[in-house]
Amino acid sequence: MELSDSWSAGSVAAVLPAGGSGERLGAARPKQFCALQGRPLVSHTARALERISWISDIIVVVSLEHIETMKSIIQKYGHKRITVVEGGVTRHRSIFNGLKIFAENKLSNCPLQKPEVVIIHDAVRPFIEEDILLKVVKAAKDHGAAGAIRPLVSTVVASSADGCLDHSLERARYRASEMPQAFLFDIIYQAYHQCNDYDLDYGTECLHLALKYCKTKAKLIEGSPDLWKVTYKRDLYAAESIIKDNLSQQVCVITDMKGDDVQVGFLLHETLKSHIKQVKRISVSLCKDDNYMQNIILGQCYNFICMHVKKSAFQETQQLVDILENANVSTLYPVVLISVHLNVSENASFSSEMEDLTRIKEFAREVKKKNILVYGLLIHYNKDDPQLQETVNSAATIISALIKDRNPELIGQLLVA
Ligand SMILES: Nc1ccn([C@@H]2O[C@H](COP(=O)(O)OP(=O)(O)OP(=O)(O)O)[C@@H](O)[C@H]2O)c(=O)n1
Ligand SMILES: O=P(O)(O)OC[C@@H](O)[C@@H](O)[C@@H](O)CO
Repeated sequence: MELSDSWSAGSVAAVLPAGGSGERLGAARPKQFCALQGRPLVSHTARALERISWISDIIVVVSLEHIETMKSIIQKYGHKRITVVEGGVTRHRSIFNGLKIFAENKLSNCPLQKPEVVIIHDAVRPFIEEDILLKVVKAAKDHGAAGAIRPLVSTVVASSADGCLDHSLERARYRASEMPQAFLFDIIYQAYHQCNDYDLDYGTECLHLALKYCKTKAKLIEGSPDLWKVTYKRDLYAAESIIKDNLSQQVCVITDMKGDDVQVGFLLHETLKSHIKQVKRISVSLCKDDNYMQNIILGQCYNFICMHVKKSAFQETQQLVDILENANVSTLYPVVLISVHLNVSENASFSSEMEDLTRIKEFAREVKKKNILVYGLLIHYNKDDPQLQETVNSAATIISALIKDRNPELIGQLLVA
């Protein structure tokens, strides 16, 4: 779906309510500040919206006690176009506070331009894509309001005073109201202004406010399964797994194999293709080309395999760490870097090399500070070994597991294929 060119820059803004306490999740901090792959949940959602160029401003609404927390998140992860606003005691009151910053900007001498359309999206719904945002915004321009919906999983029932079934709703006729939602700014702002306290304190549905107070019937847009809200602990585990899965889709094999090692490098590259969706192979010399690496990195690659010609040296791995650090790859997500050492067993200095390799623990500890997870893998093989493919299969299985698991507790370990 193409973005309509009738949209002037700045005509769409977003409000992310993030002022709740996350009681149902039961963590030590509100769920929007719980970490997924080392970064707060709210940062993942904010990042998803920042990727949308036609959203001019993003208002994150947090409780007074978490304003500084949110500002440090913005600073640490380099968020742009975000303004922090103090929330209210209920979600509706938080959203209303978020909207006020546009309407009363003269009072708050805030330079934010009042948008034509405002997106409202819970900060605890991190899996948001441009397509559904485009759909709800376009529908809001036409209908005044729009919201994403999903099929109900459970049937809705009503209980009578004695706690028994009074009646059940025909599930096929109903939908679950999800996020994102979008509104012509003036409509939702007027609705909140006319809202009574009961609605502000007990309501859960912005679309209902537009209908009740502005006679605006929101357009309902079928959304994808990814629009769910992190509410309970299981949702946080699910979100973490989805993010890890998304990060594990590609790997870049950096190799300058010479002589006998070329065969193993090629076999490993081919075998990895049955484990990981995209396997790129680049030479060490190309790796030193900043522009080339920028493209690799901009291709959202967060997994690297450094294959060593010098059995125990970490030079190539250290070079790669420097390149990744300069490119700020690991700011948003941990990068997995697997240092692969090929060891032909008849090598006379095997024991001294093994001693060298144990330095990987200290090396990995240092590099972890840069959000790069380093693991070691020793591929032990004989040049003419008929079992070579089996050894390479084992290496590919270990590499795939390390990439999928991204476990910071295993950094610096030296595994053997
Ligand atoms: N006073 C409030 C309450 C909720 N929210 C936000 O509204 C979104 C959806 O609300 P919900 O999932 O209910 O969050 P909590 O209220 O934090 O959860 P709980 O009801 O379990 O405490 C969340 O991003 C939450 O931070 C808000 O901005 N201000
Ligand atoms: O009710 P809660 O505060 O848990 O979450 C808010 C949800 O109700 C809301 O995000 C959607 O149902 C759409 O309105």
